[in-house]
Amino acid sequence: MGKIRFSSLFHSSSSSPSSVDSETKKANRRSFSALSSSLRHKDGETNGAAKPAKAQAPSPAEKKQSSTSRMVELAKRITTATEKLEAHMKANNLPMPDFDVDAPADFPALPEDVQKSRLEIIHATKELGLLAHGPRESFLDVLALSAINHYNLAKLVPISTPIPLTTLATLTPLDPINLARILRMAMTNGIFCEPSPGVIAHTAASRVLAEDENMQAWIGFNGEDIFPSAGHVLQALEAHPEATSLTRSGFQFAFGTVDKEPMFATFGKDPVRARRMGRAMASLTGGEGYEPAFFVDVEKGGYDFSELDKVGGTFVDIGGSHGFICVDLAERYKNMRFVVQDLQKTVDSAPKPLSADAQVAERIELVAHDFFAEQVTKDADVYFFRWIMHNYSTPYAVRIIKNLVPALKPGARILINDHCLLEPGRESPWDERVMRRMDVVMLTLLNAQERTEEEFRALFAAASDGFVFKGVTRPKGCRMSIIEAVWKPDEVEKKAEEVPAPVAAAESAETTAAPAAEVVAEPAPVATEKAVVETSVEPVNGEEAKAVEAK
Ligand SMILES: C[S@@+](CC[C@H](N)C(=O)[O-])C[C@H]1O[C@@H](n2cnc3c(N)ncnc32)[C@H](O)[C@@H]1O
Repeated sequence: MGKIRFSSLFHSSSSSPSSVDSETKKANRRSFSALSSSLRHKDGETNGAAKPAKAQAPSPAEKKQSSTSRMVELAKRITTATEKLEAHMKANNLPMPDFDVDAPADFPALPEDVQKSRLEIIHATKELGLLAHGPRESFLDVLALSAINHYNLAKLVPISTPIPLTTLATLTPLDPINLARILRMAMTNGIFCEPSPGVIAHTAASRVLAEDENMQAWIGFNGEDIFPSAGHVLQALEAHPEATSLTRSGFQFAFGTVDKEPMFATFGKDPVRARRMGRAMASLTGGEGYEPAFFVDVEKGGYDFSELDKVGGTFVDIGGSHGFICVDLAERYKNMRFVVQDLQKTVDSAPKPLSADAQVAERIELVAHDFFAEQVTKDADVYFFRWIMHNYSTPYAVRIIKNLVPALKPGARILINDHCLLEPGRESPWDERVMRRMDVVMLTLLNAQERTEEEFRALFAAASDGFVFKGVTRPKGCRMSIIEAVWKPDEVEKKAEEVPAPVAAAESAETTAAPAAEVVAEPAPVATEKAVVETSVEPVNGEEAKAVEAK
């Protein structure tokens, strides 16, 4: 299957956007009359040069004078409209809407004024929701957004001067009708506005899109990598219902690489796409609720290493990128030693030294190590995985943990820093949505997953009887949890009595593990801007495949 490009949705030819000439644009025009009349009107008004538009919304000065904020005004309107709707339903013995399974699927026919109230609730709650989320979280509706991003429309619209649609169209390869359709769809999510007919202006959300490169990358990754892959997940599941293989996910079905290479290898051949993914991940996981401080700072609920520090213990960060977690820890704990392990390419691209503070830098060793090989740092006190396990289905995750065993001394701790899914409904609705979305994105791209506590417990149990699963902690305000197990081979029998064995699924998954050839590296660092840009992506090759297979 060929690579899907959004340009192909807009052009019948395969020309690059810049090569589409005005003849092609004309050929693409359809019923243009309504738009062109409004544009003619606008052009007549402005002589082609945009005057600052008169926005429908109040001016900043008017806003300051107003004693009631837009949010409160919306909330009041929602209350009034909801009360009116409820009064009508009660007066007519109609059931109020409910999430219950027996609740009616549709609203009954409503009198015009009550229907108006219902629509008011729908629109006002949406607007209030967008305001409450803020511009950065307003990026929904993939197609319009992808097109805006792909054609750099946010950068083409001047930040503080509205621009006529006709002028904007000349700066793009897009037909003005299609340009208007895309923009007007995005406007329903608060991205751009049309302060007067045919004139486009920025909103706070479109401005973010113009100015935030990580956000641009996130939208590009979503629209041009995740979206096409999501469209093929059902095909992937039909063909391979176990959904564990790195080369049989929706991604491979979308991009014609089934049984050929994992996503990371595909990106490895395309540095622009790899960089976009690295930045996109930074945009996602560099935000609120994901700060490293939630792991390193005890006051924020982070892990307390003070006892280990007293004895100069060793902490190994596996897949640790450029070692930013270890640098943070080394600044806090002055006696501990640190080993950061990652792929050779990532190690090579790390800054040297890792910290300007010599006392910190001299205690951190950065080494190349493949976590699909046996652990090389023996007898450390802590082995740490951050944003690693969720990239792998159970067979791979179990293998990564198993590879630690030969290196472990009794009492060694394994810490995993990842999402840990709660039962449905126990997160705030937004957090639940973010985490479950990440879970299905993992399925879409990698046949991987976010996990529950039981699923983490099962990973350790499947890897070895010698692990005692200690549990999960989650700092307040953080979306990531700290999952802990301790290596206590002498307690195997005791543990067998205490812990029920939820291992069957993991074990059977392991026996159906996809070919080892698929186990390769993925794009790196997500935490620091610099690291993200230097993301390394390892293409799989025959030698690596054989090496992994032999493990
Ligand atoms: C999602 S990033 C997480 C980086 C870091 N732990 C963090 O919290 O931001 C995954 C990291 O694992 C590394 N990696 C991927 N495959 C690996 C392998 N087989 N062995 C060791 N490191 C690997 C990548 O280079 C990358 O740095």
